[in-house]
Amino acid sequence: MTLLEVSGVSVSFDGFQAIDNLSFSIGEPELRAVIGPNGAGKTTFMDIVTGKTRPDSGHVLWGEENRNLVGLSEQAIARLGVGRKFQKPTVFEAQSVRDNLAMALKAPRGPFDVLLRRNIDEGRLHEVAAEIGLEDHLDRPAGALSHGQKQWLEIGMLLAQEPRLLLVDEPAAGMTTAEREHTTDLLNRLAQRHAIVVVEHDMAFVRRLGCKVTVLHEGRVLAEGSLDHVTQNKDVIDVYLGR
Ligand SMILES: Nc1ncnc2c1ncn2[C@@H]1O[C@H](COP(=O)(O)OP(=O)(O)OP(=O)(O)O)[C@@H](O)[C@H]1O
Repeated sequence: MTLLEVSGVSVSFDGFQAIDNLSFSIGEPELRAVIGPNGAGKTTFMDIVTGKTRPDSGHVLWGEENRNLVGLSEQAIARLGVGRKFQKPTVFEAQSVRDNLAMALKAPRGPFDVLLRRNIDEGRLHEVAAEIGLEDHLDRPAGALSHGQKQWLEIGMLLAQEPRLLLVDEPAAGMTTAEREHTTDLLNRLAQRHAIVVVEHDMAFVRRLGCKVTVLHEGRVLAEGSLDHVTQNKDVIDVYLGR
């Protein structure tokens, strides 16, 4: 099923066309990598889907009812099930892994519930911790985790919100080889149940993801298909790979 359909979307900033009649769709479940040179519009694309930037024209259709997300607030879009992970992890360093996850869990709870350890869905918390491989680190302060573990914790905090679509910005940046492998495994596992869009510059990482790739250039889709397919495309070589 198509979960998200971006259709004929354009946006310009002070006359500069950052996104130009872009169409893109992703199914549920699906894992998709989005690549492209600096300034291709990858971040702007995510800003539009999450409601941070309003496009000048076009539609962003969501879910079974094809609801148009354009014009909805960032909070409303997040509530519908769109989660976004920025490149830099933003976990609460002084809090334990457990408390970071507890704060993120989707439930009617206030901060005092977390402080007093009340009304926490322990089963779900452990499920998320196991999913991201941090079950043995629940009592450590998040600040003591490695860079890769912090990234996984943040992915866990997104999962705790039960999103249907996850937008993940450069997950491999700054990771060790072992952490990258763990991350590809994690994303592949999550993509069995979710729609996941990964923006990434690291081609070796994209190859390991083994998924369909969309190449953006000047705010448009330049090529789409397997990594082998797009990397043999002459236009892709000219604007991105061959430089
Ligand atoms: N708020 C803004 N105001 C003006 N120009 C903007 C704004 N946001 C993005 N742009 C411009 O739009 C173009 C697309 O930017 P965007 O950040 O989406 O590219 P990107 O593909 O994410 O690049 P990178 O790989 O470097 O992160 C760039 O030329 C950028 O300078």
